[in-house]
Amino acid sequence: MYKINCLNPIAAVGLDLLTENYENAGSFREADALLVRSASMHELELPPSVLAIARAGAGVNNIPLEKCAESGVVVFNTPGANANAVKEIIIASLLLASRDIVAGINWVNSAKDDPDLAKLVEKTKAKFAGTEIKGKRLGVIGLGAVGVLVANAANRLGLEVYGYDPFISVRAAWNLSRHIKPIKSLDELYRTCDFITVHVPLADSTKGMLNEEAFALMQEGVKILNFSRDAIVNDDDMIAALRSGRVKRYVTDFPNPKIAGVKGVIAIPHLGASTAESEDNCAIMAVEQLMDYLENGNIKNSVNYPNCDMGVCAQAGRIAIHHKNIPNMLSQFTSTFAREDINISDMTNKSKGKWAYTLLDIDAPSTPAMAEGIGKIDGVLRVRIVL
Ligand SMILES: NC(=O)c1ccc[n+]([C@@H]2O[C@H](COP(=O)([O-])OP(=O)(O)OC[C@H]3O[C@@H](n4cnc5c(N)ncnc54)[C@H](O)[C@@H]3O)[C@@H](O)[C@H]2O)c1
Ligand SMILES: O=C(O)[C@H](O)COP(=O)(O)O
Repeated sequence: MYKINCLNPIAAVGLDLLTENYENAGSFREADALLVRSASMHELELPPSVLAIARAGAGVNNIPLEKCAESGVVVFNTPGANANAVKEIIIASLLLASRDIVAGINWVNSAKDDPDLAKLVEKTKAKFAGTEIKGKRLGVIGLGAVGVLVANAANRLGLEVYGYDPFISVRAAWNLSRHIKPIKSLDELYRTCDFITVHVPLADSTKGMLNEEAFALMQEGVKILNFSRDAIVNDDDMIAALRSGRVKRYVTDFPNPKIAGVKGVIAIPHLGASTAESEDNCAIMAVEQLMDYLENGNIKNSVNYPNCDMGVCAQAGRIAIHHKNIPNMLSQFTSTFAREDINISDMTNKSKGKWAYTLLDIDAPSTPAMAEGIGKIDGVLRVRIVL
C-alpha cells in the first residue's frame, strides 16, 4: 500500500487512477509520494518515506531539486500537459495589451448606473481605442512546449513571429512552423519586436533577464508578456520602463504588491494553466508517472533523474538504486549479487548530470539484506526493493 499526499488540489480524474494499492496520507510527513502544483516545498523537511514528487504542471522552481536528488527522491513534471491553456491565454493577452479592453470594462462598470450609459459609451469610447495585432512583430523567448504553440498560433493570426531558444529540442524544432523566423541573439529580438513573450524556466541564467539593460534595447512602446515566472522580470526596472513609456503594457501572470496596480500593468492571478482540460491533463500525467515509478521503478519525465524504462518486472525480484554518477558503481553492484550467487537477468543504468539510476531484475526474490549490502557501497544514495 502506497500513501499519497496532495500539497495542492489535484484534479479528480487523475486521483481516480490510483488503485486499491494506494491510500491518502493525512500529511506529507507520512507519505510515500507527493503530488503538487505551485506550493513551495523549499521549507519542507521531507521524511525518508518520500520516494517521489510529481509536479502536475511545468515549472519546478517550487521544489528543491538537488536536495531531492541527493536523497534519492525522484521529481517528475508533466511537460506540455498545460501548454495549450497557456497558448490560449497568451493570445488573449496579446489582445489585452493592444486594445484597452480592461480599462474599458472597468469604466463601464463604474458608469453602469448612468441612465444615459449608451450615449456616454459612444462619447467616451475613443479613450479606449487601440491597435491591431495583425502585422506586428512578436518575439518569443523560449521555444519549448508553450513557446512553440504560441509562436505558431500568433503566426496564424497574422503576426510576424521571431523565435529565440539556443537550447531548442529536436521535437520542438519539428513542431515549429517554418514561418517562424529564428533570431540569433536576444539583443536582436529586443531591437526588433513590438511584443515580447517569455516562455523559459526560472533558473539562475534566466532570473532578471528582462531588466534595465534589456528594456534599453527595446522599441519605444513595446508590450511584454510574462507567463513564465515573476523573477524573470526585474520589477523595479519594469516599473521605470513603464513610467518612461519604453514599455507600454506589461501583462503578467504573477502579481506581487510591487507591480500590481502600476499604470500599464495587466496582472492576472496565475491563471495560465487554470483550465479544466489542462488540470485534467496534468493530473493524469503526474499520477501515471508516479504509479509507474512506485510500482515498477520506471522513470519518465523526471527533472532530476534520468529516464529509465524496464516495463513490468517478469522476474523474481527488482531492485532500484539511486547513486552518484561516478566510476565503478556497476561492477560493485553486480559483484554484490555474484557473491550471493544471484543471477541478474536484466539491467539498465542511466545518468543525468551528477546523478544516476540503476534498475536490476534478478532471478531471486529481493531481500532487505541485499538492499542493505548495496546501500553500504560508497556513492549509493538510496536502494529500493521494487519487487
Ligand atoms: N503561467 C502558467 O500557468 C504557466 C504554465 C506552464 C508553464 N509556465 C512556465 O513557463 C515555463 C515554460 O514552460 P514550457 O512548458 O514551455 O517548458 P519547456 O521546458 O517545454 O520549454 C522551456 C524552453 O525554454 C528554453 N530555454 C531555457 N533557457 C533559455 C534561455 N536562457 N533563453 C531562451 N530559451 C531558453 C528551453 O530550451 C526550452 O525549449 C515553465 O518553466 C514555467 O515556469 C507557466
Ligand atoms: O508551471 C506551471 O505549470 C504553471 O505555472 C502552472 O502552475 P499551477 O499548476 O500552480 O497553476
